[in-house]
Amino acid sequence: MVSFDEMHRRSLEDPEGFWAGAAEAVHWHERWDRVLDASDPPYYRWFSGGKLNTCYNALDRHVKAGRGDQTALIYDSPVTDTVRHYSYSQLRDETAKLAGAMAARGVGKGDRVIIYMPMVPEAIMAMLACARLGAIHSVVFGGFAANELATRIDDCAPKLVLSASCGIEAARIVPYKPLLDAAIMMAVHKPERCIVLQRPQERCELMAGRDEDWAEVMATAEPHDCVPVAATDTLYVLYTSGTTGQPKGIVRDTGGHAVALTWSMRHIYDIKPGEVYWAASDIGWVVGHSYIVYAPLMYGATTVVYEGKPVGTPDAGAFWRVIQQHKVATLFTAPTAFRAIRQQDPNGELLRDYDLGDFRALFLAGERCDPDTLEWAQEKLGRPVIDHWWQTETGWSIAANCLGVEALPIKPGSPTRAVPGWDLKVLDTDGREMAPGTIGAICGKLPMPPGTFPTIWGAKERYSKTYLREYPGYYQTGDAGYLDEDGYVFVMARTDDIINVAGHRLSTGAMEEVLASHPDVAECAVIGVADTLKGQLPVGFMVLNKGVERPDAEIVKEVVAMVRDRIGPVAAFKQATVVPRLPKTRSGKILRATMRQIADGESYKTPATIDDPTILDEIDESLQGIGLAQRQA
Ligand SMILES: CCC(=O)SCCNC(=O)CCNC(=O)[C@H](O)C(C)(C)COP(=O)(O)OP(=O)(O)OC[C@H]1O[C@@H](n2cnc3c(N)ncnc32)[C@H](O)[C@@H]1OP(=O)(O)O
Repeated sequence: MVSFDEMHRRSLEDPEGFWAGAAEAVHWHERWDRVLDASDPPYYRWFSGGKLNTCYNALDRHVKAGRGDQTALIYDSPVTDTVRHYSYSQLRDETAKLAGAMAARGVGKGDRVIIYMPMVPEAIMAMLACARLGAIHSVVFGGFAANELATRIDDCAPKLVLSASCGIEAARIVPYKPLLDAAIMMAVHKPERCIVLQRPQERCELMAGRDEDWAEVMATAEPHDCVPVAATDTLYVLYTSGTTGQPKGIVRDTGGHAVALTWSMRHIYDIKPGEVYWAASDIGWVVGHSYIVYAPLMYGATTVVYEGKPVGTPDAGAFWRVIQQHKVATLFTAPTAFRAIRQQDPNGELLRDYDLGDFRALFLAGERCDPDTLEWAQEKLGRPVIDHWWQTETGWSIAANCLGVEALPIKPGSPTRAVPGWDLKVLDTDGREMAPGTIGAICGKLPMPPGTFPTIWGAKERYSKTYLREYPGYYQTGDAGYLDEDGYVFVMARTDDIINVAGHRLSTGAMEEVLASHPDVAECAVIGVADTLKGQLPVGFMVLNKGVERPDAEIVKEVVAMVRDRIGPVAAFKQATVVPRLPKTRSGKILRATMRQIADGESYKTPATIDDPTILDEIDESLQGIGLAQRQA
C-alpha cells in the first residue's frame, strides 16, 4: 500500500507517469500522443491527441461490461413524494434518445446547449446527451434570475435550451418558463429552440415555432451513438461569479476531467464501483457536475439525485432517511446543510430513528467548514467527517484527506493536505514563499493537474489576468490562508470580493452594480457578514443622492427587490442600510474589510490611510440600526 506522502511525491516528480497510470481507468477511442502538452506555458493541456467520449465512459461502457442492470441513478424527491431508480441500461437508452432528438434539431459537436432545469433525472440525461454528441453544455442554477440567464445565453450563444416548466422549493413552486422567456427576450443571442419538460405541478405555455414538449420530442426520437471528441475539447462551460456582473465561463476539457474524476472516486472518496454515492448539491454548481453526474457514473457507482433540502422536506431527519433508504456509503454536502440540521435538531435526536449501517464517511465542501460544525457532525454520526477544499475552476479537490489512500489525522479547520497533482505554496505580495503558519495568497504551482480549467470561455486574456499573471508560474486561487508545519492547508478568506452564502459563491461587486443602478443611490458598498446558518450574508450600504427625501426603508425595500429580480433569490440579499458616507482611504478606496470587521464584531485597527475615522462610528451606528454591529475597535 502506497502512503499518501509517497503518492503525492510521485505525482509531482513524474506527473506524466502518474496521470498516464490513472488514465488507464478511462475508455479511450484513441490514446493520447502526449500526457502533458507543456509547449505553451503558462497554458497546459492534458492528454492531447487522445479521443474519448464522456457519456460512453459514464453509461455505455458499463452496459457493455455486463452491468446494465445495476442502478445508475436514484431520483429521490421528497417535494414530489417520488423515488425512482434508473439502471445503467435505462439511463443509457433515455440519454441516447435525447441525444438523437437534439441531433435531429441540428445540435452537433461543439454547439452549446443551455440546461436550465431543477433536480430531476431529465437534467442529468440532458448533460449526458450533450456529452454524447460532443456538444458543450452550460447548466444554469435555477435560483438565478432571468437577467443572469440572459448574460449566460449571450456569452455562450447556445443553439438549444433544455428546460422545465417549474422547479419545486420546500415552500413554493418556482415557475422556470417565465424566467426563460424573459431571459431570451433580454438576450441579444436567440437560441433556435427550447425543449421543455412539462412537470405536472405547474405546466407552462409553449411558444409556437420555438418551444417543444420534452415528452413529445422523446416519443419520436431515434437513439444516437457516442461521438468521440478530442481530450482537449470542451465538455462544458460553467459560469461562476467574477468581480463584476459579468460571470466567468469556466471551461472543462474532456480527457483530463474524465481521468481526474474517475481517479478521485477511489482515492479521495474511497468508493467502490456499485456502491451508492450521494452529493447533496445541485447540478447548477460544480459539485453537482462532478459528483452528482460525472464522477460516480464514470466510476460505475450509483448516484443519488435529491430534490429536497436538508431541513423542511419534511424535517431535519431527511438526510438520514435518504442514507438509510438507499444504503448511501458516502455523503458529500456543504457545511451549511449541517448547520441547518443542527439548528433544528441540536441533539441529533432524529438520527435515532434511522439505521445508517452502510454509511462510511461525510465529506464537506463549498465553504470554509467551521470546527464546531465538523465536530458536531463527527460526534453525532460517529464517522469520519472530511472537510475538503476546491473551486469551480478546479473541478475537483485541491486539498483533501484522501481516504482511499491513507486516512490522515483530521485537524478541524483544515481541509487537510494538497491532493496528488497539486503543489501548493503560500506567497507574499512579492511572490516569496511564506513560512508555515503565516497567512498569504494560496497558489498552486503550474501545471495544475488534469480536470482543472484550461481557460475561460471566450476570454483567454481574462483567464491569464485573473489567475496567472500576479504570481508567474502559479495559479492564484483567490483564497488566502496558510500551511502549517505538517503541510495542512488552512483557507481563511477570499482575496477578492467573492462571498459564500450557503455554499453559493456570489460576487458583492455584482450586487453593488445593482444597488448603484437605483436612481436615488449615489454610491454603495456590499459586504459579506458572518451568519450562523449560511456562513455569510450580503449587507448593502448606500449613500443617497443629495436632495432625496424619500424614507430610507422604501429605498431599502426597492434595492432588495432589485437584487432578487436581477441576480436571483439565491443571493439572499435581504439587508441594506442608508449611511451618510462610506469609509474610504485618502485615495478613495472603500474600506470594505474594516466595515466587515465592524459588522462581525471583530476587533480591528483603524486603517492608517483612512480619510476620516469618524465615518467608522457612523457605519457602526447604521449597523446597529439593522441589528448587526457590536463594535470592538
Ligand atoms: C457541496 C458543496 C456545494 O455544492 S455548495 C452549493 C450547494 N449548496 C448546498 O447544497 C448547500 C445546502 N444548503 C441548503 O440546503 C440551504 O441553503 C439551506 C441551508 C437549507 C437554507 O435553505 P434556503 O433558506 O432555502 O436557502 P437557499 O440558499 O437554498 O436559497 C435561497 C433562496 O433561493 C431559492 N432557491 C434555491 N435554490 C433554488 C432553485 N434551484 N430554484 C429556484 N429557487 C431556488 C430558495 O427558495 C430561497 O428563496 P427565498 O429567499 O426563500 O424565497
